[in-house]
Amino acid sequence: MTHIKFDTSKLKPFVHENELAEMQALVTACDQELRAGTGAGHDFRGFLDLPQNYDQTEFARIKTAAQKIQNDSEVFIGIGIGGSYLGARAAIDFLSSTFYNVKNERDVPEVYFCGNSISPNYLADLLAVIGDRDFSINVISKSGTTTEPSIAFRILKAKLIEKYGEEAAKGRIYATTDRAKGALKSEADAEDYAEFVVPDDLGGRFSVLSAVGLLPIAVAGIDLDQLMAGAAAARSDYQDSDLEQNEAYQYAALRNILYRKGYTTELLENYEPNLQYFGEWWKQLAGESEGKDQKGIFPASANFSTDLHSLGQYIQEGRRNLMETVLIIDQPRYDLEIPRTADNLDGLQYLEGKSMDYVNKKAYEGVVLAHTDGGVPVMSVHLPKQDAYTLGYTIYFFEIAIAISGYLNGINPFNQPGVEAYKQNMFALLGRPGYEELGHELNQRL
Ligand SMILES: O=P(O)(O)OC[C@H]1O[C@](O)(CO)[C@@H](O)[C@@H]1O
Repeated sequence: MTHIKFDTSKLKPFVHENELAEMQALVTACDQELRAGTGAGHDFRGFLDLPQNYDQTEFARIKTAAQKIQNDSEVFIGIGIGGSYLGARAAIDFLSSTFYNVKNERDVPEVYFCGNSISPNYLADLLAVIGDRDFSINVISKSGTTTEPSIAFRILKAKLIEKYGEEAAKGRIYATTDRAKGALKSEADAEDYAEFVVPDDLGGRFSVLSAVGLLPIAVAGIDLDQLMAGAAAARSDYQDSDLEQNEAYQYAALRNILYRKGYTTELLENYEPNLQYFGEWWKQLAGESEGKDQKGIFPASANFSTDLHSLGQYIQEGRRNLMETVLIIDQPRYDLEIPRTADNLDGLQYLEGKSMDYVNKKAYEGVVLAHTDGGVPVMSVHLPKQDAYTLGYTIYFFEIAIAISGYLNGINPFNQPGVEAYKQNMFALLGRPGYEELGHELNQRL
């Protein structure tokens, strides 16, 4: 019995029964490549065993640092971009109050993220939110040289120094970076910041269960042991390459079957606003892993029922290249009853006494049938609860599925060469030393 359930019951009009079985040989080969390390990008398979083999000493240091931050800071800032913040943001949103940063009664700091854009507005607004309150920062960059977080780090470090002075500021800077190299590593060593390691064998988008995600997640008061236990359970549940047993592999195979039939965009959907950032995390995981060699499923996300009133028309009747994967929380954190009224002015009498979750689930069922009838294949992933164990389990489900999916489509799921193109141009246009020739060429084209 797996902890989460992958439901393919509505795929019948789109996938013939034999098609999944026909994928078995390929899935078995991809599974062997992944586990034996004979596939492309094999140096970055650390996520496979991470829930079992993580560094216990580092894990304990993360918890201790989180406690210190909880005790001495009203505000905590995670600085990072892509895989260096999306997992933490997704986890904190998934597991916390929808309004965790504006709760009046709180025993953990407010948590914000920056360094994920180059917007001066965003950073100026964040500085105003911090105001003169006590704060700490966690700068997270595997390479240690990414422009967006580097700029944000400079600005926030200056604010720390202004408030606490050079020496005390250092005690409020937590650096998560490469074990040995990069500008951030050199600075952290020189300035004696508390340091945490991004393991060598993890790409950013697979790093949420390392210090990258775990320090911010722990600061937000989330139970790391439960998170890792859930991921470890998934690791043991998704060992078997048999498609009848392994639902993560089923998901990987089915989305590839559908992709080959022309369903080239996958929407990851939810019915709980707290899961919006899980969709953002998944988009990087899937997009950066699979969009290569002029192919790959385009990952998009939608939040329901909200987006049914914006994207719903397109999904129902627009271009037929969409497939959907719905994350559905079987038991929400809270439920509310729809109140009774003496009159029936709003016409809602037929819902009186029913729970909001009941209505939410009926919306889900209605949407699945409508979209299926409209020609959109829908898969669902049922999560029993919105807790840390389930989140850890679900993270692992998608990580291993996307890795296998990449191999099924014949690409290296663990590199991201295409991200460099914009960076090179930006450096050249900014006049970074060494980029003079390219800068000249680009400026002529502008
Ligand atoms: O942690 P870093 O090295 O700053 O990189 C952040 C993000 O940027 C990318 O390297 C792409 O540029 C992603 O893969 C990564 O998640």
